[in-house]
Amino acid sequence: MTQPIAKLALEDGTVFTGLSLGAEGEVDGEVCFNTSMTGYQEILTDPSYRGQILTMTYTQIGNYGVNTEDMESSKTHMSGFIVRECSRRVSNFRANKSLDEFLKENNVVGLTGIDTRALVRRLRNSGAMKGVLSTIDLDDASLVEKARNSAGLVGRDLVKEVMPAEGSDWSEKLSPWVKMGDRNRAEKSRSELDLHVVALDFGMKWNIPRHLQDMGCKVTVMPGSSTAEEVLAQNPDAVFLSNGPGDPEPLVGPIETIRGLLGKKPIFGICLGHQLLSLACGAKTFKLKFGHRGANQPVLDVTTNKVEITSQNHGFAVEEESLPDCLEITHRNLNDNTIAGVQHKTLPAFSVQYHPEASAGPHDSEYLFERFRELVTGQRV
Ligand SMILES: NC(=O)CC[C@H](N)C(=O)O
Repeated sequence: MTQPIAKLALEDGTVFTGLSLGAEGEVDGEVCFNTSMTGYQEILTDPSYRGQILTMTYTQIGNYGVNTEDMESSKTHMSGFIVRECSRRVSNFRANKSLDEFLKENNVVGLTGIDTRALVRRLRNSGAMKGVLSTIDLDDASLVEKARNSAGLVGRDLVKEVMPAEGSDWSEKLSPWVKMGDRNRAEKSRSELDLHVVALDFGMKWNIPRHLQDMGCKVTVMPGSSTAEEVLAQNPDAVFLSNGPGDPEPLVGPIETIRGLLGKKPIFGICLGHQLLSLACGAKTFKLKFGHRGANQPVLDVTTNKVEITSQNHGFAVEEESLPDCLEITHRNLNDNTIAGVQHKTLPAFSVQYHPEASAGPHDSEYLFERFRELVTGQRV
């Protein structure tokens, strides 16, 4: 069977022609790139990619297939997925399907066989662009027009499309594979759940509550739209603010909620959670030229002067000039010096722009979960 043709058109008029991968159809989204060599399953199921068409810079993707365990949410949320070459042979004892099958099942329109290096150079030089990926309309001019007219990410609330409708009690454990790679890791696990954390879910990656549980937290997951009163009614020891898709500034409800929680409960935020905490404290966010997406982004912890290699996925960041007096910078991205972490000077609240839960990526930043635990236990009367 021959693979159908698929095309990617960018708003700047560039068209890439390749072969269809995964589902057939037509999608639009912001086109961005991720430099991770592995971890495509975790990336595909990270809800923060809602509204985006992602290209992997690594040339061959799919060789270890997809399994039932490495899921970061119940399904794929991104609009489209692009790889230079999708491995035709799957070789891993944990795999139960191929990447192509997984994309078809999840209705993700994919593209393969294009010069992804040329695409990434274009995004790197011009910045992230709106695009359309199609196996239906193969007319270049029509596709470019659709890309130009598509909604893009800025100003849209994408969280409401991915957050859970209702709350739930988290029960899934951290994978034994995580502990196997790190001999000291097993000793850090706590079986007694002696802290209660409410996790506000804006499109949360599952490895975060898995980590929280592993360090002794009973996690109650609540929709990101919950009010401060609803959160406080759970009587938690602390509140966690999750990652999530899109532009943080339109999320006025969650920002209001966080204002209502500040000073009442210790707070820890990751990625979108970091941006929302900063906005709640009075900072502004801005759109990065092409974002940070990969598993080897260097970050300096300015409180310890240690460098950690981190997993990242964000297109917006907190604007340094707008940082209010009540916040101080704790971490910096060493590639472009942008803010990678903040803490409140007087209240128990801190956040990072990157992903200490890794998945996929290095485990250097796992200490932040311990820092959260220490902050919470230190606050407990
Ligand atoms: N992973 C995330 O939480 C991403 C945050 C936000 N959507 C951004 O792109 O900057």
